Amino acid sequence: MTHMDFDALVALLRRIFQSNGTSATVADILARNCASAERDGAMSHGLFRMAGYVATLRSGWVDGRVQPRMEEGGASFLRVDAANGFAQPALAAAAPLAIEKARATGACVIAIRHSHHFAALWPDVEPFAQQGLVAIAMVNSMAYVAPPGARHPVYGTNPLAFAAPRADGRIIVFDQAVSVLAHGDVQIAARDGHLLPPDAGVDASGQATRDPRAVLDGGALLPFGGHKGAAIALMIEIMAAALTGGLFSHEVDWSAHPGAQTPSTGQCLILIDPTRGGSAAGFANRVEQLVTALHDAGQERMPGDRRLAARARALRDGIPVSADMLRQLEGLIAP
Ligand SMILES: NC(=O)C1=CN([C@@H]2O[C@H](COP(=O)(O)OP(=O)(O)OC[C@H]3O[C@@H](n4cnc5c(N)ncnc54)[C@H](OP(=O)(O)O)[C@@H]3O)[C@@H](O)[C@H]2O)C=CC1
Ligand SMILES: O=C(O)C1=NCCCC1
Repeated sequence: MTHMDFDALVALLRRIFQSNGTSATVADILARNCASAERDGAMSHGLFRMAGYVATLRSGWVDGRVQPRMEEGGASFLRVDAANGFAQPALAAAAPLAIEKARATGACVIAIRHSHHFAALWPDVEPFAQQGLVAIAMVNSMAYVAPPGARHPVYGTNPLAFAAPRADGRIIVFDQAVSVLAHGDVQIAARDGHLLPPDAGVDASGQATRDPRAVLDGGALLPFGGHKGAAIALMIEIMAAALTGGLFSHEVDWSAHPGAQTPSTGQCLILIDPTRGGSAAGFANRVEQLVTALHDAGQERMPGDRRLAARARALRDGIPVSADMLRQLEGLIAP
């Protein structure tokens, strides 16, 4: 096991992306995103994903050089055609104008379509909260999740992330898949020989199983909270696909692109300027009062605490990378 400095890890990942055909800008955005996930302990969307990024690039399914196209959608609306590129560069291109619109009008919807999102969502929302805005992000993917009663999966694992400013410049963030666990964690469980939690998935015949391979081989993941999680998955399909102009998770067809691992789907972000609300005490102070009430009631861990603790550890000690992972990463650099 080595411990890598964040910048050194970013440089290695940047090299992998660029040697596999992305522009320098896209390589930098994706490398920072992926290294941040590993640094913050989001293993299902950190270095584990690099082989998939490369497979998707090499299959020709995603365009790593394309420029996202911004379309005026109205005073509080910004449409972005990611043009079959990655989602993060599309969001990076849209963010300055979206922030301007949110401040000018109170809110802004960012509707990104035809985009590939392979990553964790908290990096998509954190920067907005750090600039004083409330941000909600919704992303659909491919059909991995079967709602109660369905015979086959229809929804993606459809993550939902939320970020809001707290007092003293801090923020509160949660970021969660709609499935009991992310598909990436099922793949990691299969790789490492671990069982899934109960109620996480079903096998190809619809029987409950804790075997990750049975879920991956024709089975399905289940939404958290039964029909309640399924309703959130439904909302995310509608917001990330129907609203943006993207594909529904069940419509994705990459049969012409063997090896591709991300879908060309959509993502929707909603930015809100909380100073427009009605709180006399100030929004961030009210959020702080709620967090204090939760702590006083006995909730010790808030969403984001584990991630921030992992980040602090990594900044102090470096990011742990196994010798095997380092070999794999070096093997992904195209000649
Ligand atoms: N791009 C895509 O299509 C997809 C991406 N993903 C990504 O996968 C990642 C993992 O998702 P998922 O497995 O659902 O995430 P987790 O279940 O690990 O965590 C979900 C949220 O709950 C918080 N949390 C976890 N445990 C507790 C606890 N005991 N008390 C309080 N808060 C807690 C986490 O904070 P903390 O981070 O601090 O642990 C996090 O904000 C996400 O980043 C998601 O965006 C998932 C599906 C698809
Ligand atoms: O882990 C997941 O679930 C996913 N992550 C990236 C894209 C597809 C689904």
